[in-house]
Amino acid sequence: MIDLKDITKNYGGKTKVQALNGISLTIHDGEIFGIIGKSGAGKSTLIRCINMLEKPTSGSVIIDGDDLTKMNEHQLRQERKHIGMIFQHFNLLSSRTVYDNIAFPLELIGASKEEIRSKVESLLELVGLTDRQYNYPAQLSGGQKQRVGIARALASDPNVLLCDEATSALDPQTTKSILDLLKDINKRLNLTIVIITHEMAVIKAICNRVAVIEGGIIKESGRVVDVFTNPQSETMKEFVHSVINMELPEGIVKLGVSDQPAPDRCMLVRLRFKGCITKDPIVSTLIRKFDADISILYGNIDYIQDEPFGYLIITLMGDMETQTRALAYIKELPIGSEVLGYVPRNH
Ligand SMILES: Nc1ncnc2c1ncn2[C@@H]1O[C@H](COP(=O)(O)OP(=O)(O)OP(=O)(O)O)[C@@H](O)[C@H]1O
Repeated sequence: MIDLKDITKNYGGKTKVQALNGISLTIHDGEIFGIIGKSGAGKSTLIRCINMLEKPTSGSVIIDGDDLTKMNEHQLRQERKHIGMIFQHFNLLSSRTVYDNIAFPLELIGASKEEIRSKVESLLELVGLTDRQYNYPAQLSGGQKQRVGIARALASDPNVLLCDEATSALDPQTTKSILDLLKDINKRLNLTIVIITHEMAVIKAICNRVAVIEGGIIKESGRVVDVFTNPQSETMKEFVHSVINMELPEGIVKLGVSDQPAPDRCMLVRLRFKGCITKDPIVSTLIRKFDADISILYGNIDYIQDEPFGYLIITLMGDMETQTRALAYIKELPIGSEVLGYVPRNH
């Protein structure tokens, strides 16, 4: 378990920069945890504090019960063997082959030639690069370079893998294949993975939980599916809306949406579902219970880590009292809902 307690980080110089301003986070064993934020939010500083490449100004970094901020350089070097890291620009050694890049950390700890061969061969197979082992980095695509980076990071059998914008330099298809690989090794090796990114699509694709950082402060954190269906902070809303279109579809806008109820209008409501509730017959229950006609104007169901979530935009018809009673019933349900306005009854 990684426990970050009240981490602050100031960069010196004439104009002092407070990059982290009291960060507390717990990351559980075996989970894929995403940290998202805009440029300058403090993401890189935070992830580099986890393996103490950056020393926090104050606070503690506790991994499996050991406080890294209290360790000397020798102890830190030992500890870092259990923490692998991959980078946006791969950081490979250009004069070494794929094989020798992966072997490098093993050479540093004095592993025997045989140990190195057996480990590197199994890592080459894991990342699908056996046929590229004699190539140099310049002969590889971006995705292949990142696979080498991943294999090298796994060479010392870490418990934790830190990913610093690991897919930001890759095209969407290559990004997907690298994210699939990370998901696969997370499951196979029960590896804890911490990812920093500015792309919500990366979070949606593989993370179990997410924290959003802004100005060196965690604004919100939670399970990805909860955050997607009910973001609280403005920053998280902005990120969620970058991958889920929350604008009213044009066809609905054209109906003429008013913010005032009226006898000749019906209520426009957005329902937000997640998990197995998506299978419940909510709409038919509403119709039966309130004898209120309901039309579905828009619907969308998506999946995060095999968990369904979705949105439905409906109109509640009937007289104004029926609409109000039906809304009160919806509010009691374990789903999110919001009134978007009122549209003409004859839509
Ligand atoms: N070595 C440094 N010296 C001084 N200021 C720094 C240093 N590194 C980062 N900063 C400042 O700290 C703040 C956080 O930077 P950081 O690189 O952690 O943000 P980030 O979220 O990773 O941004 P990006 O996505 O652009 O890489 C920024 O204001 C940055 O200018």
